[in-house]
Amino acid sequence: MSTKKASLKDKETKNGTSKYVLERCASVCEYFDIAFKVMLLGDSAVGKTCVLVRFKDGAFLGGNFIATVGIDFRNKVVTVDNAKVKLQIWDTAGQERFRSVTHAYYRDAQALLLLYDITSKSSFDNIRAWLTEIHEYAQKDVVIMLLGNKTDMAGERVIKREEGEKLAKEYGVPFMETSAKTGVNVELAFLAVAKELKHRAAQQPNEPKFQIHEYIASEKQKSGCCGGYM
Ligand SMILES: Nc1nc2c(ncn2[C@@H]2O[C@H](COP(=O)(O)OP(=O)(O)OP(=O)(O)O)[C@@H](O)[C@H]2O)c(=O)[nH]1
Repeated sequence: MSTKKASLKDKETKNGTSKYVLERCASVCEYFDIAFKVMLLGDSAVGKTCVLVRFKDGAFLGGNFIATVGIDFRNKVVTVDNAKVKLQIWDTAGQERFRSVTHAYYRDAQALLLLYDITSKSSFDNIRAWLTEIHEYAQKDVVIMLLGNKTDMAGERVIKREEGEKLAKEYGVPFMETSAKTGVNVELAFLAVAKELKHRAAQQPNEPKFQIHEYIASEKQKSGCCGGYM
């Protein structure tokens, strides 16, 4: 048997099904109570794919930058208040030439994570244009969160945290700073969105409305960490 054949065989189970297929199936078929569609938006190279990979696999995609072509998605099931919440996360291409493709997907999204890169002024300046597009194409009650990514690159920072906070406040959306490289605040951002979506879905009128800001602040207090967002 050639080395190539042997390595392929290693990846098969006894009944011949590839482990890769089983793993993919397990991730698609994982049990969940409720599912939501979340989209990642923002200029090219702000780190959308890396943030998604960090959340999904706990890893950082370093090395050469390969721009997303069109749109891609990954699923992750998280637990919110004892319920299994499946997030179907759509990673869009930030490049202008794919904009018409991504517009078509806005309508179905229940939440949008809008990213800029704290080392790129243009990516921050373009946030207003992204918000205009969102208001044009997305659902009226879509959950929006603004993320300033790449906080690990402190030496190259050109956008102060306060500037991100101010812009977020102006548009009435929550804000966090993240790093796909170190993982800081990545899971917290997705969990906050999942919790808000689940809360909205439950629509229990007698319960006080879940506030995404309060959730993030309380989680941060629990972990004893004080930097990086809000
Ligand atoms: N230091 C650092 N680099 C990052 C971080 N996030 C992403 N990068 C790098 O930034 C580059 C772009 O990251 P991507 O995740 O591919 O960017 P994107 O927003 O998906 O880009 P498009 O697919 O073109 O829309 C890559 O070289 C990443 O390794 C981060 O948090 N810190």
